[in-house]
Amino acid sequence: MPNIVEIRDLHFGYGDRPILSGLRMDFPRGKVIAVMGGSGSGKTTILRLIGGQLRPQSGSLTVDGQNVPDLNTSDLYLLRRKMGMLFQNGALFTDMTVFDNVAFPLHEHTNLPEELIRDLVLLKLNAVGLRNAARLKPAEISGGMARRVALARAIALDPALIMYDEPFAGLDPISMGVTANLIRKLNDALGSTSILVSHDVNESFGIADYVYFLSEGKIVAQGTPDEMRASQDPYVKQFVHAEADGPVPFHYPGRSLAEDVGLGGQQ
Ligand SMILES: Nc1ncnc2c1ncn2[C@@H]1O[C@H](COP(=O)(O)OP(=O)(O)OP(=O)(O)O)[C@@H](O)[C@H]1O
Repeated sequence: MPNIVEIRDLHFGYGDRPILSGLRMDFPRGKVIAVMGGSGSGKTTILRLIGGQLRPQSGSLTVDGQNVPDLNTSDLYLLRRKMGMLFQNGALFTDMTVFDNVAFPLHEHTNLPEELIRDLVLLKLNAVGLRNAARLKPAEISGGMARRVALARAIALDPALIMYDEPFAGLDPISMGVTANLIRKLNDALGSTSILVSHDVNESFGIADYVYFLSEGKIVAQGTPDEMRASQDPYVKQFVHAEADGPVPFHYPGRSLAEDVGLGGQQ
């Protein structure tokens, strides 16, 4: 099957508040796919549905051919071993060394001998350029370095699918570029598939093969980064060119200013 993840006609809401409606997405193996959209558009929710932390109200969502909403707890646990996840802000365990943070999933999910775990951790840390920081605690490294340690931890089990939730948030421009290049390099070196949730247009377009734009729970545009740059779709244009007003209004919906200051009229 060419797609590691396939989403078909998926509907999801929190309680009776709809968040995603009629979603259809493909995530082909070996690719880096960016999921972009404004705050609250449902990007993180998609990652949580793929990881099986949430269940859709209807529709299908397959990972490696298995329909995630149908899986029982033990099958879900096995499937999650194939997934690496870099959470928003990539929090590390602060009381553990860099080494132990990366070793954590290997201890949790495997019975490998300690010497092999040591070598694997050092290889992963080497891949992110931090082998010599193995003995440091998170408080002793910079924010950009911490993000790279979180990256090494996310790929510790050589996942077939790696999900990144806002991996560039809060980083300086240099660390952002380093992180973006690493995401691409690690994806290609591991032969995995990466899903990148971000609202950073430059960094995401720089490494993604394909981009989905989400707005109010629906895919409003999709294509290669070049196609998205050339798109005349008003929503994509607003997003790509960071325009303050457009289909996504600057003003929170409600009464017009004229009404509020007693001049009447409609917004
Ligand atoms: N546990 C929850 N219970 C109820 N509503 C929630 C819950 N988690 C998220 N939401 C709502 O669902 C919507 C989509 O949230 P989601 O986190 O998927 O958006 P997002 O696109 O990832 O946004 P951001 O870029 O700000 O992280 C938001 O309006 C949010 O308030």
